[in-house]
Amino acid sequence: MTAPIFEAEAMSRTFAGSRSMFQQLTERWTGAEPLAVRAVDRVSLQLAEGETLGIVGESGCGKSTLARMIAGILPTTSGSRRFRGEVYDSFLRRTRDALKVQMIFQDPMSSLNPRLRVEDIIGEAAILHGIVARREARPYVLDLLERVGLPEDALRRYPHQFSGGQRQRIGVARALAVKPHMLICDEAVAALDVSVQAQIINLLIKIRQDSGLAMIFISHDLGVIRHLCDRVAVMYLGRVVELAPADELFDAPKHPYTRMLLEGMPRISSERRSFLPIRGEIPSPLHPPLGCHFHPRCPIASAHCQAIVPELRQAGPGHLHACLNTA
Ligand SMILES: Nc1ncnc2c1ncn2[C@@H]1O[C@H](COP(=O)(O)OP(=O)(O)OP(=O)(O)O)[C@@H](O)[C@H]1O
Repeated sequence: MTAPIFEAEAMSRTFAGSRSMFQQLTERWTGAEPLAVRAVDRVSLQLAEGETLGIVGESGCGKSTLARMIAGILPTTSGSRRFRGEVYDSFLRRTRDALKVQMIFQDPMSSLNPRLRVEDIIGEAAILHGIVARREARPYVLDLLERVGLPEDALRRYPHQFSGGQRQRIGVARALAVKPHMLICDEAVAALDVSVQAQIINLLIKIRQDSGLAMIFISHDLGVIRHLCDRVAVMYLGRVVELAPADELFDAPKHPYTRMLLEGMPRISSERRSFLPIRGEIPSPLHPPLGCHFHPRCPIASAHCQAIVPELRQAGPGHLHACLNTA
C-alpha cells in the first residue's frame, strides 16, 4: 500500500444514551456510569492515495459516525486520526485544510441551501476560501457543471427545480469545487431510482479516474460496493470485524458475520442487491454483548467468544478479520 492519505488509530466515538429522568436520578444517587453508545469502537484503518474503501454493515453499526469522524465533522472520544501524516481535530473544519475531505450525503435536498442559485451553491466555498477569484467564479462553476453532466442553464436555477439525481450532481460539483483530496459518500445514491443510481456511480467512477481522489463509500448495496471499491471494511456494533480487498471479501469472506451478510447476495445483478436481514436481533448498542459483540448471533461461537474481545488479525495479504474461531 502506498503512503496513506488517511489513517485512524484506535478511533472511538461515544454518545450519551437517552435516559429517563428516573434513570438519570438513579445514576446520580448511585454514582453509576451513565449509559453510553459506543458508536465507533477502537477502529484502526488506513486509506491509500487514490483508493476507494467501502464500509458496510447493518443499520446502526456506526458507518455514518465513522465517516463523519474521518471528515472531521465529529470529534473523537479517543484515539487519533491523521490526514497525510498530520493529526487533525474536528475544529479543522474551519480551516482550509478541512476542505480536503468532502462529504456527499444521501439526501441532497437537505444539504443544498434552497434559497441559493446553483451558481452560488457550487461557487460559494471556493470563493470564500480563495480557491477561485469572484470574477472568475462563473467559468469555474460552468466547468464543474460540465464535469458533472449538468447543462449551463442550471447556473441560474434553484435546487427544487431539479430531479433527485440532478441535485446529487450539484452536490458532487459543490464538493469538487473546493478541490478535495478525499470524498466520502454516505449512502449517496440510496434515495435515487436504480437507473439514476447507476448514472451517479458512473459519474463518481469517472471523477475518480480523472482526479485520482481517494474515496470512502458507504452503501447497503453490496453490488455497488463490489463494483466501486478496492477494499471493504465490515462493521458490527461499532467495531470493524473484517477488512479485505473487495474481490477477496466477496469471494472468500472469513468472519461469520460477513458470511451471513453476504449470504443470499445474488451473483448476477438483480433488483435486490442489499443484504437480507440476518438471523437474530441486533443487540442494543447501550448493552452490547461482552467479548465478541456478534457471539449471540454467531453459528460458530464458543465459550471464549463471550469473554474475549477478538482483535483484527491477518488472514492473508491485506485480509484482516476479528474472529477467534476462524483461521
Ligand atoms: N448524535 C447521536 N447521539 C446519540 N446516539 C447516536 C448519535 N449518532 C449516532 N448515534 C448512535 O450511534 C450508533 C451508530 O449510528 P450510525 O448512524 O453511525 O450507524 P449507521 O451504521 O450509519 O446506521 P444507518 O445505516 O442506519 O445510517 C447507533 O446506535 C446510533 O443510534
